[in-house]
Amino acid sequence: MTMLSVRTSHEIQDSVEALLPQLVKDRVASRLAAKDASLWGKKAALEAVQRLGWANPFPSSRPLLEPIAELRGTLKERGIKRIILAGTGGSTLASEVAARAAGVELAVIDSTDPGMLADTLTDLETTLMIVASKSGSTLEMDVAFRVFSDAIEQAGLKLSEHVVVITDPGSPLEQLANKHRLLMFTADPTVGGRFSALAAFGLVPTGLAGVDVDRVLTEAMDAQAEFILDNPENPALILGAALAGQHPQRNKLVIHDDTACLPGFSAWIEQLVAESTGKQGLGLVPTVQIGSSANEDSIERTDDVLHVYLHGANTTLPEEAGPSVTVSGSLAAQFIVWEYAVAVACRIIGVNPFDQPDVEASKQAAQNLLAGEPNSTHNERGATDGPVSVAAYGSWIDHSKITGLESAIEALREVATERSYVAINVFTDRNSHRDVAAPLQQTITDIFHRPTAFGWGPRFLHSTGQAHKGGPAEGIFIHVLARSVNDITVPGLNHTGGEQLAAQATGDARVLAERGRPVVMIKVDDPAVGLPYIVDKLKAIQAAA
Ligand SMILES: O=P(O)(O)OC[C@H]1O[C@H](O)[C@H](O)[C@@H](O)[C@@H]1O
Repeated sequence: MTMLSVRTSHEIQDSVEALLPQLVKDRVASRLAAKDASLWGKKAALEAVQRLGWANPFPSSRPLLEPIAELRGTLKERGIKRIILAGTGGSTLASEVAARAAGVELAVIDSTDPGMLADTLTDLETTLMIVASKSGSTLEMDVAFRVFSDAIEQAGLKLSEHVVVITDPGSPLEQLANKHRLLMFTADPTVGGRFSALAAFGLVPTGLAGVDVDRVLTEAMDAQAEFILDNPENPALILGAALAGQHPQRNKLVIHDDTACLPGFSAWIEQLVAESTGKQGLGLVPTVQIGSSANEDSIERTDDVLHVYLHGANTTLPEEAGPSVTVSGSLAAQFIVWEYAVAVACRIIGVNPFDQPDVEASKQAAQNLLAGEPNSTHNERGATDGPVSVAAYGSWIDHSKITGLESAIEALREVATERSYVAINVFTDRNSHRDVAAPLQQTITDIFHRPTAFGWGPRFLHSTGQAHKGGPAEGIFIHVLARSVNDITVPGLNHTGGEQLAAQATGDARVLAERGRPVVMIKVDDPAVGLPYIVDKLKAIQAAA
């Protein structure tokens, strides 16, 4: 019997109870466990047929334990003290949260920001980079690998002693690994990135960093035994029904981490929910409340919001007010219950859980910008406000009205509705500027009184970015581009890290605007000066409101 529990509040109880008999009758749980690709309709079945390995990941994951343990021993002998995980989205998020929850060091580089890239270049002799990418072609992974491998070679060190690769069979990264004779873990191609917490992408980096991955798999397997039963008590069915039971009316999740037991866990849930459900104008928009002090009372109590409370195992659960679902259990059990529940939610909503059709548009827009696409027809230059510039993208506003931060926020408030959510996405070196940027989320919530998603760019592009562009058209966007001052060249590419980051921010803002979303772009020359300025100015706007 697993220690995982799912509790629903009375506001959503009826819709959960209405759905459960049908989910049981349709044998959704046992069909998931049996990898039945027809659960999401005919069209989705074409993809689902090769994407259901996660439903029973144990046969392909267990054999990884021995090589992970062996390599960990070898790395110790070689004097490796720091492990950097390079990649993004599903290839890094599970490892990042599992390492954090276990209190072991694992540095993640999932950005093109020059400052974050430069951080990889210290203590090379004692550093290992794990390069992780399912497709083997993602920009962030490629850029980090190029910068790091060049430095390793310049330092006269052996690449094969400082780089380990995780990728799908046949990917371009596999070819690169073979060319350089790098140690490689081949991933199970039937497990998609965001469903890979209990597969190579989630286990190898954490295991090498020192997490007890044997225990993780054992706990997950024990928990899974309950999730595969066609039974109305099945926590995965209850969670799936709770998430999607009042969709499309209730389509925004406000997620609260248990910062003591599962710190940062919701960053992984955010990607799973946003990319799996947020498409065709449908789906659930996750907004994660960062920090334990997040003030949920400043969000209006409207019937489009569901609060999600996450707790570790053996926690005494507080009474939550308002429409909510509370999930408690170990990280391992939560990984698998969320994978099952989101797959169930996608069946209820009527979308294919395994594609992310709108992510590509921003990648393409960034590439077009780097290839010298002329400036957009919209006025993207914007107005100067102290050390920052502010511009609106899209045709939702007369651009001459934007004279600075205050007018931009005012304009966004004018278009906000009682169903809006706000997304503030900051493209910067999050290791250096985390603390200064942190108050932005609460300040924006206090101004708009709406659920507010906070994203680090470019990482959110591989996560909430899908729902922002493809999900419900209810988002209002503030992008902040605050790249590090000292740029970095990327060996073999024509563009610096800073140029890549700027193109990713601008490209995404353009795509959002083309899709009719209101967007404000704030550009900062020096993050150390510009970010505190934005925070102070927004606080003043909020105080005056
Ligand atoms: O593992 P990779 O192929 O590098 O992909 C990393 C991430 O990139 C994409 O943009 C997808 O939207 C994500 O679902 C994926 O997890």
